[in-house]
Amino acid sequence: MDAHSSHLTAPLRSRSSQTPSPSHSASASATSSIHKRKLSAAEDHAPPFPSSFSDTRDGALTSNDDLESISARGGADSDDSEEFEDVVDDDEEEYDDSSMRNFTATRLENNVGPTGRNTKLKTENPVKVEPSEVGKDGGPGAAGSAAASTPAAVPGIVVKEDTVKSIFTENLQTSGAYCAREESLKKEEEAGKLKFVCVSNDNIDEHMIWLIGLKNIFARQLPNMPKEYIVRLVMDRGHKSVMVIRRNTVVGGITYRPYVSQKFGEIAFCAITSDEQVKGYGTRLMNHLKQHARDMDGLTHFLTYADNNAVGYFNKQGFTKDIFLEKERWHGYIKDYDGGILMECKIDPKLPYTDLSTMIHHQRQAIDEKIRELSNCHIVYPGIDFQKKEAGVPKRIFKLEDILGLREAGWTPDQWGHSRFKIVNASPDGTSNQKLTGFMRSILKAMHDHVDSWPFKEPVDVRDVPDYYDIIRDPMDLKTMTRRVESEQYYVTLEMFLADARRMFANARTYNSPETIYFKCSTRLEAFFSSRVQSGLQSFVKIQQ
Ligand SMILES: CC(=O)SCCNC(=O)CCNC(=O)[C@H](O)C(C)(C)COP(=O)(O)OP(=O)(O)OC[C@H]1O[C@@H](n2cnc3c(N)ncnc32)[C@H](O)[C@@H]1OP(=O)(O)O
Repeated sequence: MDAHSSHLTAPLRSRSSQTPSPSHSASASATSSIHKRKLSAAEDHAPPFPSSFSDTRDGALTSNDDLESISARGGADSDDSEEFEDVVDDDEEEYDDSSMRNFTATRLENNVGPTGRNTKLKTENPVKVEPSEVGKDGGPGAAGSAAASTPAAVPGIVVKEDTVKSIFTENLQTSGAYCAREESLKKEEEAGKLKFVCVSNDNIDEHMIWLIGLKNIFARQLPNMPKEYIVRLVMDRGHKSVMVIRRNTVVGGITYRPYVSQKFGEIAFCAITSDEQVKGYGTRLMNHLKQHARDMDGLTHFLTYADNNAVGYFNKQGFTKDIFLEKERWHGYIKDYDGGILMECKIDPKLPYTDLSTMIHHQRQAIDEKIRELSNCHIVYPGIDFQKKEAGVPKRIFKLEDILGLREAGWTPDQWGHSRFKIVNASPDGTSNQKLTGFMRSILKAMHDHVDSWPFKEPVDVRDVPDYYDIIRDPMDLKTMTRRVESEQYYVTLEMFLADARRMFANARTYNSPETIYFKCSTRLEAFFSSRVQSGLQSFVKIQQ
């Protein structure tokens, strides 16, 4: 109960990213929230909590008798908190042996025992107490065990190395950012440069140093949380911390409390040091946490009150705002808070969380093989020698059926020149092509003769308009269209002709502003063009429904 209630008497849960990830800095600063615990009726009489710990931290601490009592009882602890302030810069942590010893000697085990405050809270706001089995995991009994003296190696799945190698070398480039990041961190782990450990306050110096490092990161990254509260939970033996350690330095971590009897865990704090954020550590950390919590604690769910600006991160880790876990399993075990958003994540019973990239590679490979069975899209044929003359007209005519792969892709000769427009009274001897050419030629001539056609008669000269081709990537003009018509090869369908004309008009209105003569000419000429096409369509070609 001691540790449990110490958590539950949290005066305030408030997190915000002081140094948010670069990609989210704007939204983070805009949405940094203040969480305020819902007060029970009895607590309404307590001194009001300050609106922000970051602004009024001293006030906040003195307004909370629980934290006050911790400071008072654990004088050395609060001193330590001051000492820790010196090393709170998580990028330049230097650990002082003497402060470490000092801290070890005055750990919070003396401070989180039952107090009047805890008892009061229990009656005011009844909280379910876990059966004694929790001690197996997080209680002091577990702390001195052999398992506790070694950081729990977070289990992963065994994958055949040769298989992985071939899959990775083949697919790594196309495997997406998630897999690439996970895979690169996994390689660092295999090379011994990085490790993920799960420790709790077990009196082992190295673990204590790591826990202090983690506490410093939390203090920096969650500036609205009182440092004493962070210390209390991180050092509480009912809590565990999964940490990223690189070159024996803590990069970040997650502190959680496993409610073993209820099979869920509550994530209390989660942070990565500022200059290592958005590099995939947070994801890998969460994956290690899930695997550890499932395999070592027997948990099936995680709950957390996520800070507003961290909801996106938790979403990407599979957390939802919808809580599916039966209320009786968690209600009363964790506190209600205003401001933070309660989120839940179901831990999959089978997923190889620390080896998801391998699994995804296998899945990709299986899908790829299936696609190959069903289609030929993986076959790459040699390209065609398609040299163009001016206006994009091909230099030499070649038969479509000679294009390798076209028939294999399902093309049949009757699809050639497929158009909605059919020439009226066309005979199969090729006169329809001549009729189409004649139709297009007459429309082009009418446009040439139009008073507004002068800006479109020639391609735009880059010497006159130097930036034109930076803006207009697909230029078009009447001269080019004429060449295409006269080649009698280019416009296989009327749609191709209409598309070129529309592009020419659209380009003019893209580059030029509405008040310019070019813009106006374009609009008028297009109206003329449309009316000519419409009248031609009625007498010359018919539209196939
Ligand atoms: C219960 C609580 O503790 S709530 C408070 C959470 N902690 C904080 O807000 C402290 C400051 N922030 C941090 O310490 C870190 O940014 C963390 C822990 C939130 C995320 O760790 P990172 O190492 O940055 O995460 P990682 O690099 O694995 O990113 C995973 C994905 O989440 C996204 N992401 C990371 N942080 C955030 C965020 N704050 N908001 C939205 N998306 C985010 C990343 O862009 C990435 O997306 P992608 O996979 O589409 O590219």
